[in-house]
Amino acid sequence: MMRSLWWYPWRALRELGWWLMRLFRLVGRHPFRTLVLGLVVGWFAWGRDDWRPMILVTIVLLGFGLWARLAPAPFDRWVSMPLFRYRKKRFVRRSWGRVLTGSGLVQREYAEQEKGRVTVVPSLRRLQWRQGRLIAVPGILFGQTVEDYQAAAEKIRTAFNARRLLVVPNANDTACELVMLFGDALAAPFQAPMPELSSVQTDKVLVGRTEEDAPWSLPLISTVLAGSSGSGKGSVMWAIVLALGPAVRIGLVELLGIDLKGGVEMKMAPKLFTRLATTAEEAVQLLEETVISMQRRLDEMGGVTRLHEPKVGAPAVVVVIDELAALTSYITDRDLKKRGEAALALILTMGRAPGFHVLAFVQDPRKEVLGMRQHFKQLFGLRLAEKEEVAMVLGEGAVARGAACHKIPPGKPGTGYVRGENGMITRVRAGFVTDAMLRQANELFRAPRQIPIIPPGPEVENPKPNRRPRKPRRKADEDQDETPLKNPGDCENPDDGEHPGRKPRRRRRPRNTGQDNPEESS
Ligand SMILES: Nc1ncnc2c1ncn2[C@@H]1O[C@H](COP(=O)(O)OP(=O)(O)OP(=O)(O)O)[C@@H](O)[C@H]1O
Repeated sequence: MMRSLWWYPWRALRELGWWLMRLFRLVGRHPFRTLVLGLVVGWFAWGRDDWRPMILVTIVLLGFGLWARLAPAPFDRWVSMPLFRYRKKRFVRRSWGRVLTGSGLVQREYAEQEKGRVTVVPSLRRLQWRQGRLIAVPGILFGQTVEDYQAAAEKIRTAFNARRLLVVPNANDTACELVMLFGDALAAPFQAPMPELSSVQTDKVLVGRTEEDAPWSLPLISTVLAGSSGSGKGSVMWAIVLALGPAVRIGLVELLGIDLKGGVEMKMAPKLFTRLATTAEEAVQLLEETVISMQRRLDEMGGVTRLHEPKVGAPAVVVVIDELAALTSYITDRDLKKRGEAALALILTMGRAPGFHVLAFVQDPRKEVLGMRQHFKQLFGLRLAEKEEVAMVLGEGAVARGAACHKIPPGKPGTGYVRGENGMITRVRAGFVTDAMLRQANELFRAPRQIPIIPPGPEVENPKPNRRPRKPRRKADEDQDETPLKNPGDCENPDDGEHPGRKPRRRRRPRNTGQDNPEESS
């Protein structure tokens, strides 16, 4: 390949820049030592040569070093990142053949010219940085599929020293991009912002950040979030609830809470919830009453609209369930459990159009717990114990597409992978919500109404139907009733005389025509 004359000095300059950048970082870490060293070297240079250049170099080094130390973000943006990207790109280009050979993606083919078999390495069709990700497009060989690259993804990721590698197929699934991510924008925890009263969100809620350091907004649709104990489910729940706070305050969103751990979590900010259930009986009643409200709204929508727009008086309803398993698996009363599951399934399947959504949190993602996973529109996995659990939550193939919930370290609570309706997997981290923020939110975003869950009263045995008050009986009727029946056969309907608890039907007094009665006629 012919290179322009400028290419060599340009490359040399970038290499020099790389080493200087490392030197600046070192100086930034030890500024005092650098100063002393510079002065000592300058002192030795005194009298022999001109010492001024040494002082100048020391000042420049210290200047850049202190910049790297005191303002790391701008230093990274203007100095480190461009040099890092250049170095990484060069490394991937140079080691492409070796890495693909080691990952088993090369082929042995017969070549006429060589009079024998040769090793063919997939070409590197394109290599570029896009939005902080290094994207490599391999030329897939005959006989290979995108799945071969997905299977080798972990080997390629390790060889290129990337933090994450996604194999993104094209629309026809005939080619793919290897998307590599380096560094971690989600490494450090951050606090969720306290929303402004005016930032009313009803369709999407700002919950945290994505791994590209972009804001992460969760669409307000039925979502299940699974994570081991201590993975940060509580903070994700509060980040969502907090973001909905301004809409709750003005009655555009209604939160219905189910916290079967005695309400220990949700009672941190109970005023945000219009209704709060803390026992299994209350939870089932709440769900069943929600189904009735949902069906009423569906009736109102009939022939008018197909998608409900939240408004005051007809808000979007979000049922927040902390520990779904307590509702779907651990209830011992089978009848209650069935009723709860049926109501929940109805909300999940019919709730989207009338604006009824479920946010369910679960610790144990076994099948029986997440039996209704397919009804949830959005799936979210925090730290999970095993690879199999990731598949249970995010679906088959999620791990191959980069969802590594089982690799999230315990030191990064609130971090997880979300699978949207389009199947895209995104790594995200929720902002941390402190107890002080919850106390503040409890007063600031108080729901306009709080409706207690009143259990139905005890059933009355053999309730008497409302009867009209009896009319006072006429004397003539009483006389007639007293007329004894000769035998049951005297009834017009023989049953009438035998039906227990029912009075014999009143016999009509035969008309005295004087003709029908043979005795009289004779
Ligand atoms: N987004 C976050 N950033 C930083 N720290 C967090 C975050 N979320 C949670 N934590 C910390 O992690 C710990 C566990 O969080 P949390 O209680 O929310 O987990 P959990 O999954 O709800 O646990 P459990 O299921 O046992 O209740 C807490 O001490 C909390 O301070």
